[in-house]
Amino acid sequence: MISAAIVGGTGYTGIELIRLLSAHPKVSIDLLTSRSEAGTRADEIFPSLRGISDLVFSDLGDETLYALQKCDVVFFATPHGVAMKQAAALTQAGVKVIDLAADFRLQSLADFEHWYQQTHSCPELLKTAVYGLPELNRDKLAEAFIVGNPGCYPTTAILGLKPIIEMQNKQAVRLIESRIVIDAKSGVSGAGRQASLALNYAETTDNFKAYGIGGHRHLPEIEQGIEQLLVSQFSQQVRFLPHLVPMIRGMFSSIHMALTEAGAGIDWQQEFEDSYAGEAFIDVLPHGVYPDTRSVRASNRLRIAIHQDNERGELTVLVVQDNLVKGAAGQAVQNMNVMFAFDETLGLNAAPIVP
Ligand SMILES: NC(=O)C1=CN([C@@H]2O[C@H](COP(=O)(O)OP(=O)(O)OC[C@H]3O[C@@H](n4cnc5c(N)ncnc54)[C@H](OP(=O)(O)O)[C@@H]3O)[C@@H](O)[C@H]2O)C=CC1
Ligand SMILES: CC(=O)N[C@@H](CCC(=O)OP(=O)(O)O)C(=O)O
Repeated sequence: MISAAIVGGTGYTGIELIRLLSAHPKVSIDLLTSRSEAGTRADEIFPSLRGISDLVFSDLGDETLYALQKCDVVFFATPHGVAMKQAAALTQAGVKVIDLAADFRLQSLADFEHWYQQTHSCPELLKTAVYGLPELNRDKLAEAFIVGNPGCYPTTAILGLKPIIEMQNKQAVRLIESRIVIDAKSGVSGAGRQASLALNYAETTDNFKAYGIGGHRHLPEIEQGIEQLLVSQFSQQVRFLPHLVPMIRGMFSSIHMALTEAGAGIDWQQEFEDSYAGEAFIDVLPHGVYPDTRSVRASNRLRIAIHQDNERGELTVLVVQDNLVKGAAGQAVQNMNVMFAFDETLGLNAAPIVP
């Protein structure tokens, strides 16, 4: 058994981590923190945890910081800028750190400081941090001490594009035109549990809105993912349009591309099926089956559908995931499994919840 702590146990990704790790056969959750609920039992705040966890939230005082250093792994389910303040002390004490926020996602310090509007407190650690997308970085994750868990939108975008970019590299010829349009929709839990006017019931229910069109902080993360995949000279330009939909969990990203003549010669359905054949959490749907968010609710699975129209020269990739699971806490547990050489699917095999 390994000993785990969750910093930020009262947020939506924190409670999701508690749910998943409580069912994990090789993990004991030994410490939960919350500044606002310190001293309160977790199952008093979340009755869903009655009979599952009797832990009491700790504050983030010196005693807790010392106790974190005794754990094997610490998850930060906190806002951007929290994990970077603790990461050096923890890794020096031999503790592995998985940050669900953005402190360790972007390799470029300038990009981090521009998009997150704060100074990075340990830029030297960015070089050793690994971007936590197992389907991309499995080997590096096995050696990692600091993992930057991806943002929810970039997970759908990068995994929806990976087979295409890789095929383009392999053939060394342009298969899609340079412009890629990612039209993405997220459930409201994607914005976290903090109360705000924009997220209250009357604002989000029976409503549908775009946001971040002029620039969203997930754009550089998506571009970085594509850059990491690109070994050919064919650069890609991304247009990313996020939307908020009136549902609690779930994310649906539609990725639109124009095929070149060479690209139209490829059977993309087959290509995606072959590319993801060995991946436990990626399901390429049969031709003609469209994905819906319910088919992944509360699960770590990401489902992908391909629509290829050679007459119009169009390729559309539809990707669904649960933003709180494959988009956050489930992916963090998958990363932990890789980092500790456990079976990658441990604790993550539950079927999605329908309805
Ligand atoms: N929601 C989602 O779908 C996704 C979220 N993420 C990222 O994961 C992280 C957590 O998200 P989410 O759970 O939604 O957020 P929430 O706002 O729901 O929860 C944040 C948690 O962090 C704690 N916290 C807040 N400020 C601090 C601080 N300064 N120091 C220590 N603890 C703090 C809060 O408790 P308290 O204030 O009591 O200490 C709370 O437990 C964020 O960085 C988010 O961007 C990533 C992918 C998807
Ligand atoms: C619906 C909604 O508001 N979603 C969040 C993204 C959630 C997430 O993954 O973001 P982080 O990069 O903050 O970890 C947003 O667009 O800001």
